[in-house]
Amino acid sequence: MKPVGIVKHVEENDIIFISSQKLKKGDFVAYKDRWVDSDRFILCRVRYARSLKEYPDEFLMDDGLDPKEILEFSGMDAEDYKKYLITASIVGYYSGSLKEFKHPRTMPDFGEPVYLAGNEMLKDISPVPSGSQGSATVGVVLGTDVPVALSVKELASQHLSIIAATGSGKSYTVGVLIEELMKPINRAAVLVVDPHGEYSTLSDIQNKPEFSQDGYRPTVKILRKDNVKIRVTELTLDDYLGVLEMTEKMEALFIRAFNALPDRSNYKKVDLLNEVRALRDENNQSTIDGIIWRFESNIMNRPIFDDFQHMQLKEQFSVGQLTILDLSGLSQKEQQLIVAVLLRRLFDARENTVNQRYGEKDEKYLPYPVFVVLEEAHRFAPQNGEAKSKSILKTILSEGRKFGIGVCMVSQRPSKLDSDCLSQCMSQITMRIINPVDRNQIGASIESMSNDMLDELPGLARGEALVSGVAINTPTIVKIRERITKHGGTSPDAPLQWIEYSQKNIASKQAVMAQRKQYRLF
Ligand SMILES: Nc1ncnc2c1ncn2[C@@H]1O[C@H](COP(=O)(O)OP(=O)(O)OP(=O)(O)O)[C@@H](O)[C@H]1O
Repeated sequence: MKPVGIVKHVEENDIIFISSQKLKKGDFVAYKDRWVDSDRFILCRVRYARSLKEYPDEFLMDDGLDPKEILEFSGMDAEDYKKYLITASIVGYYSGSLKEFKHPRTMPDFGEPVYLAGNEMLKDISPVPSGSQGSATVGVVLGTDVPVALSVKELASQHLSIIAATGSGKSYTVGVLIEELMKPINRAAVLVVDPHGEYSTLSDIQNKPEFSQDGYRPTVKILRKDNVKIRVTELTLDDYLGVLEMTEKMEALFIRAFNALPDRSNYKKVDLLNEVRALRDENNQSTIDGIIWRFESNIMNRPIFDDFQHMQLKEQFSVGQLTILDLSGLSQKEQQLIVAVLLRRLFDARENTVNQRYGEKDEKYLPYPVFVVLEEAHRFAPQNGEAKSKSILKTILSEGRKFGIGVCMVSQRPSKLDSDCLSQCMSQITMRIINPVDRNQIGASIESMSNDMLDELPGLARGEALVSGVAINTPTIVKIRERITKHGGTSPDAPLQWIEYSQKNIASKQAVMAQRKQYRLF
């Protein structure tokens, strides 16, 4: 192996070396730990590179002259100015027994050669072999063809965040991850909360040969707003208060009506309405009318609230099934309420199944782990303000691990996403983020995100992601792989559509004119 540079000095956890190659942030290099084991390479990650030797100021005074030409003219050696001082932080050596990178106890001597990390070394970045059971191969180490396979076990138990500025490839990456989860090597039970209805193209998963093997073939179920049902008995008093948006006086009366229900696990919408009516007296006529009006327009006449039906958990969560909960067309409040009820029921089912309180015959028995992808997560757990879904989401993020509920929070506005929720996601796929407020929130919420890593975020290209956390052995910039299924979130090509529309208009006008001309001729 040919060296790419030579160590100049070392500092805390960094090696600083001189190289004639301009390495990029995030590239991997290595030196030999010959003091302990001459065959052992220590992996390092490039933090930054700068020119070693500066041009004399006089060479730069006239912007009409090329300093390189002045250099040649002065008889100086141009090669001296093509060297770089590169700082790289030490990742460590891979311990096969511990299955992680360990920090070496010695730093390299000055003058030690530094090499480009080879494919053999880079494969240790993945905690599981690509294509093996429990792996999710989301792409390759940037600038190489070495696959990056994440540990699905860690993703599904310790949660994941996918954060990116709009248009950086966030939903494309979610699609790649879901494809990996639905492959025969994982056969996951996945539900995507899809507020914009952009994931339905994933239904192709059912027909592509990459996803079928030995009798296994995943199913994709799309639930649209007409199929979404919440049985009223699933609503808490707090849910009602959130939906009805009443005055204090109305709330006090409504709480009395709700508490007066003889059996809160078995009642109909009209029963609750009758309890409200029963409280009418000569002093509260208009307040009762106000409650009734709100109840009729927000609960009685809304098809999602039903007297008998609710979405069966086993229909939404099944092994080898991707359920797309398409909430487009519903208000934000309704979306939050649906997610709150769904997550409450899911937590109850998993907690009581794991603790053996629900058995096979129980309707709520759910005997396998599940993975929930929450698009637009800031809607469901906002940093400021209320959302019905926020508290159960917090419970699941902190306790879901014990009960096999994995959550993937997807957002383009991390500064609007609850920082506690974000900090509970132990793996991160972070794509281009330019907004400094968003970057600060990521830095404040994700303990393992160093300043160097934050600085890399604005420079990432579309489809490139910094992957970090427990599902990977060391933070790595990954080029996300191409989708197997079609991507559904493509932006419309406005000029193309305008031109097509205009050409159609012109053609039909010309046809009318030609017809008129023909009539005139006869
Ligand atoms: N890894 C990739 N390989 C190839 N194309 C990609 C990749 N990632 C993203 N793209 C393309 O970039 C475009 C934007 O990606 P995507 O729709 O995922 O962005 P987004 O971050 O989800 O944006 P928004 O927040 O607006 O939904 C898409 O047209 C997609 O085809």
